[in-house]
Amino acid sequence: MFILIVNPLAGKGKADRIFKAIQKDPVFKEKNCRSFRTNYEGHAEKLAEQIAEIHHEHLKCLIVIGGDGTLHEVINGLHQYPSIPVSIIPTGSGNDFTRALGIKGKGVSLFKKVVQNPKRRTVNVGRYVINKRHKHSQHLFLNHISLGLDSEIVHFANRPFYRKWMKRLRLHRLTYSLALLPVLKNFQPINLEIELDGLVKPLERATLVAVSNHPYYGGGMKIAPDAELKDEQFTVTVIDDIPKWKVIALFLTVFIGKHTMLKEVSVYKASTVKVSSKRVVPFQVDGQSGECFQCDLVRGKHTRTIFLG
Ligand SMILES: Nc1ncnc2c1ncn2[C@@H]1O[C@H](COP(=O)(O)OP(=O)(O)OP(=O)(O)O)[C@@H](O)[C@H]1O
Repeated sequence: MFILIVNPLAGKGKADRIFKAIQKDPVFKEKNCRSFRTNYEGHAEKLAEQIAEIHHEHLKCLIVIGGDGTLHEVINGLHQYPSIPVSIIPTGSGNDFTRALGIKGKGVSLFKKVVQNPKRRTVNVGRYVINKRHKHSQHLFLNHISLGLDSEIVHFANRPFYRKWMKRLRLHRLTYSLALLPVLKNFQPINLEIELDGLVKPLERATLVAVSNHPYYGGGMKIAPDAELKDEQFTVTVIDDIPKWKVIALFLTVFIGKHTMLKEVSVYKASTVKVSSKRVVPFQVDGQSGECFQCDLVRGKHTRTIFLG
């Protein structure tokens, strides 16, 4: 049995259109597929947990029709069932995880490959705990966690009013890029401390700390060009003590991954990372924003099987 979780709003409704086409294809019935639609933020996590509890013995793969945010929720819902394979038919606005996996197909043809003749790939996922909570409140992430400027951009860009106007002006592809200027204008560098495999580094004027599982970010920018999904270590990108005008230059070079040549950018590898701040700061994980004063991250020893087309 294959079960699909559909976020009908992903990609401004693209997920819904693609799901309807998939549902009409004879393979959907032939392969005994069932589907559930998400109704609210966080619903995909609950659905995945319930589906796994009930169907784990017969479930061949849980397929997401949506973007990275929905996949993030599904992976977390399957926390207790790491052997259940997952797949994604990318229909979000960023789709960075799919890009990192090298999935080329899309829509109905990708769905058919996934259920008829999938290639399998095992990837390392990151684990994180916010604000020193108990180990049981550990979550998983597939793409990146970052603190600083970009989390403020994600927070700004996710506001319904801004999103509505970007869509109305047909600028939704530039949602994040255009949010840079207003956010940068008011941005204050952050005093942070990072700990990389036990080695402490104070950062007095940090603009960004990004902890990555793979290179792609924000719809194709290469924030961590050397990161690989099979790595046992995170790639940690730090931007510290940089003038605001240079952030704009950096933003242009990050599309080709050349920002790492700037002297204000440092890149590290580590399998355990702790980022802490004396004040509450915004963070983003797989494109969803939040606030924290500490984030503890561990890589390795938690893998997922992904069905590729
Ligand atoms: N029915 C719903 N109503 C409101 N929010 C939803 C609903 N279903 C899912 N969500 C939320 O929408 C968020 C974004 O979804 P998703 O990532 O799939 O699409 P996207 O933002 O278009 O794509 P990407 O993350 O690739 O940019 C998810 O984090 C999820 O919590």
